[in-house]
Amino acid sequence: MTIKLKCLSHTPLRGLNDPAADVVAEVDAVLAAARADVEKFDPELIVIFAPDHYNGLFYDLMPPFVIATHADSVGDYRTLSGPLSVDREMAQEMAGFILDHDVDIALSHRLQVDHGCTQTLEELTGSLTRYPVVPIIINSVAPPFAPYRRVRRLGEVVGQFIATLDKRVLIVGTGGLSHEPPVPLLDGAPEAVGEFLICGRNPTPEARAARQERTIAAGKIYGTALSAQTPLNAEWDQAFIDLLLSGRLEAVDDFSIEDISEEAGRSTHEVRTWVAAFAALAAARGPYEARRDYYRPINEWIAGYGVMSAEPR
Ligand SMILES: O=C(O)/C=C/c1cccc(O)c1O
Ligand SMILES: [Fe+2]
Repeated sequence: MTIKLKCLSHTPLRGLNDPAADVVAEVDAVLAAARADVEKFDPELIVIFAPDHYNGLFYDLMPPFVIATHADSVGDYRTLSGPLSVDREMAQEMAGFILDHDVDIALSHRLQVDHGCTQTLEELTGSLTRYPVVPIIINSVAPPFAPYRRVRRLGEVVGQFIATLDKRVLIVGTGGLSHEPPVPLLDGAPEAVGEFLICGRNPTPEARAARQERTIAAGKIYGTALSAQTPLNAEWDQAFIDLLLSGRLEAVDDFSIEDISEEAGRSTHEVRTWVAAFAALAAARGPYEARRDYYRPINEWIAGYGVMSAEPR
């Protein structure tokens, strides 16, 4: 088994509310290099850890972790819609292995996924179907969350499973870094918003368009005095990247969910996908060599935007 890891921020505002042209070009170049790397590696399986943003998962039944044997992209913002090429048997086997190793995970035989999963898949592979994939969704947006130590443990068990495969496996984490788009909270929400958060699947095209307009409008003022959202925190982002570079993943066990929300924004918890991805790599093959491919706080995209790669040492 050979393994590579890619962790990337995602942002549905890419192409909809862009920063200066030189920044867009810089990110385009970083993503092109990442895609070329993946092409060269030619994975036989992609395991992607991703969040959902109230498109597939709602409070009518909100699992901390879910593994999909079938996944359809809702095609929100500018992302591709349609089915992903999920390796059904592999996903089912992996779910059994995870449960057997004392980590609880939900199973979905028909999951809707959003830009949180599909944007990165498309950026890294050019489509939703190029390689067999197993999507693992980590709740990072809808509190309460499983603690970071459980996310690390989930990653470890997935890594142990990957170690049993005779395949080239690409492990992907998508989301973060620091950021806070205008995603509503159930606690204290007006009735209509609460109803949406509990069972808002398959919104009308008008409702989806209104949501997207709200995000674009938020991006236009993010990081200014006009925005009520917690701003990007480049210092927090760099410390998190340094932690992953150091390989001291146990340090995340001390992460406080409340402190992170306050210091770096509520959606920063999407970095849970990076924690799981790095823990999987470390558990599968031991010490790793990681690099920071890119980092820049980009207000227009509501993203502490980072890209990291790693492989076994
Ligand atoms: O939930 C949404 O509609 C918007 C999400 C968003 C915005 C900016 C950065 C991200 O990582 C997002 O997921
Ligand atoms: Fe996100």
